[in-house]
Amino acid sequence: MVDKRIVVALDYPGQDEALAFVNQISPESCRLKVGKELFTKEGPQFVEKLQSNGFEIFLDLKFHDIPNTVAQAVKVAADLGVWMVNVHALGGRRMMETVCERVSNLNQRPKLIAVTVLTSMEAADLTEIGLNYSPEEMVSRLASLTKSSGFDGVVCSALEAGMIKSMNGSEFLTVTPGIRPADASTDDQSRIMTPELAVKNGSDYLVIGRPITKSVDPVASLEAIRQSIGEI
Ligand SMILES: O=C(O)c1cc(=O)[nH]c(=O)n1[C@@H]1O[C@H](COP(=O)(O)O)[C@@H](O)[C@H]1O
Repeated sequence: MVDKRIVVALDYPGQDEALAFVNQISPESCRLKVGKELFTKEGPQFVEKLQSNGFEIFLDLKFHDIPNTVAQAVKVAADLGVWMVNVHALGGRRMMETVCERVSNLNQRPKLIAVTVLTSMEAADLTEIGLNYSPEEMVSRLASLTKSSGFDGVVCSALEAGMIKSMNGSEFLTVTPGIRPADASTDDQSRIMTPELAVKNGSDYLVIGRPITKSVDPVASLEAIRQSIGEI
C-alpha cells in the first residue's frame, strides 16, 4: 500500500512562484515533481533546495536519446538524490537496459520509470505518427518492454493502470498524470480519470498539476484531493 500517492507537478515559471505554494505544505502530505519548465529555469540547485526541505522529488525530464546519453543523464539524476526519474519507453530496450546497468551499483537508486503514451494523446495522434495501435495496445506493449528491461514502472493514464497491474504484477509501479477531479478543466489532457477512480483502478502515484497549482486555493485543493482518496 502506497503511503503518499499525490505527486504535485510544480509547473511554475520559476522558484518564487513554486515556493509560494511549497512553503505552505508539508513533505508528509505529498511528493513534488520538477519538470522541464522549472528545471530549465532553476536547475539542479532548486531540486536540492526542495530536497533539503524534506520533499521527495520526481525529476520529470523524460529522457529520450541514445543509450549512453540517457544512462549518463539518469546517473547524474541519481547522484542528485531524486526519488524518481523518467525516460521515454520509445527509446527502446537497449536504452533502458543501459540505464539499469549504469545505476545498478549506486547506493541510492531512484525509481526508474518509463513514459508509455503521453496522456495528452489519443488514437488519432498515434495514427498520425505511424503507430497503428490503440493507446491501450501501445501502452500495454511498452509497459511489458519497460518491465523486461528492468525498470520499476511506467507513466500511463489511470485508465490503463488496472490492465498494467494485471499483466505485469502489483509491484510494477503505475504513475498516472491526466488526473482531473470531476469539476476540473480537462486542459490539454485526453486520457483522464478522477483521483478516486484512479486509485480504484490501480494507480500507485497520481501526478497532479493545474487542478492544484492553478486553483484559487492550491493548498485547499490538495487537501480536498487527499481527502477524496482517503489519505486524510
Ligand atoms: O511524465 C509525466 O509526468 C507526464 C506524462 C504524461 O503522459 N502526461 C503528463 O501530463 N505528464 C506530466 O504530468 C503533469 C500533468 O499536469 P496537469 O495536466 O497540469 O495535471 C505535467 O507536468 C506533465 O508534464
